[in-house]
Amino acid sequence: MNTTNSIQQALFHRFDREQWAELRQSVPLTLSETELVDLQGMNEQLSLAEVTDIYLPLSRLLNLIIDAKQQRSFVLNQFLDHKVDHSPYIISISGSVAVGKSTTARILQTLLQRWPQHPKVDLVTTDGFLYPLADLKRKGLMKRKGFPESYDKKMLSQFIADVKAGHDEVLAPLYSHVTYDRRHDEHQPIRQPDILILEGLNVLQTDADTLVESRKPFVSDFVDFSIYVDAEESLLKEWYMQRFLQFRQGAFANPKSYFNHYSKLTDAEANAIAANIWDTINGPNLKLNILPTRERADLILTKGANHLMDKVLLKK
Ligand SMILES: Nc1ncnc2c1ncn2[C@@H]1O[C@H](COP(=O)(O)OP(=O)(O)OP(=O)(O)O)[C@@H](O)[C@H]1O
Ligand SMILES: CC(C)(CO)[C@@H](O)C(=O)NCCC(=O)O
Repeated sequence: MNTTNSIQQALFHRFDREQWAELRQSVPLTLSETELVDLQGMNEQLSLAEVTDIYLPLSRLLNLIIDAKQQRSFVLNQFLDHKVDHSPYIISISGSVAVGKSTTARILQTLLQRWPQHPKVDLVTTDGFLYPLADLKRKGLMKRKGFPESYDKKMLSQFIADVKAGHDEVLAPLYSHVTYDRRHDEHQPIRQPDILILEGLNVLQTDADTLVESRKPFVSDFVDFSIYVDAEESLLKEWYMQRFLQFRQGAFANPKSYFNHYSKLTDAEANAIAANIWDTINGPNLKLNILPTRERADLILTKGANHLMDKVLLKK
């Protein structure tokens, strides 16, 4: 057995797809027509089997865990004899570029808000916390987008601390995949949700490299449950390249797109560019900064070909 396997065996319960699907138990299979349309609108390739086998058991597990947390708050209220501030339950989702973090996050948002105990579920991506394009250019980080140094970590930890503190309204910055830059015209207001899902490749990272005296709380200090979406690098590169080709016909064709010049490429040229971006940016970032954080997660979802989940690891 290799080291990764033995570490995983020590830390996690392991389920194959069939074993995990059985844990759905009493969660109703039937989603309303609107919920189904919502889910499929997110991604037409998403199969109903994936929702029922993988995401419904996960939604059941999270509901039980959140319920326990809400009971703990109730006990604390009684003990302290006053109401503690409304503090949202925070779920993080991390993993490589193109693994499907935002798709997973949106499926979970839809499923979790069906439970009466936590109807308001907000979703924030850490893309908005990338430094604005002008700053990245000035700092020479244009080929390091997605690396730890390309994010405003101070802004991100302040944001998550303010949400956790139960502030009435906290503003999240938004990112545009069209202009490849932070949006200067609009923010996302977060107003005391029951659950906040925070999605991004950096959410399990720590500041361990900095001097001990200057270490600040990390995002993970505020997170109640963390999920890592995993897949072999060969699949990730393939999904990244497929999406790049789709963008070329969609977002890149927009004259405002930072990558408008890509829309005129032939398939072969586009494939070569996408492969190069993977090999020089997203692949190295995965190996250096993302994969090493995997075993910190409470749950690891592993995908095989066609985005089908084939293994689930749940922290003991
Ligand atoms: N469950 C799924 N079934 C089928 N296709 C999927 C699934 N999840 C994601 N995809 C496809 O994989 C690609 C990447 O998905 P997504 O944009 O969700 O990834 P991401 O991890 O959020 O990426 P990034 O870090 O670049 O924002 C997209 O083309 C998406 O359509
Ligand atoms: C915005 C990030 C960093 C993360 O979602 C990523 O999609 C990205 O832009 N990476 C840089 C290289 C690339 O264009 O894929």
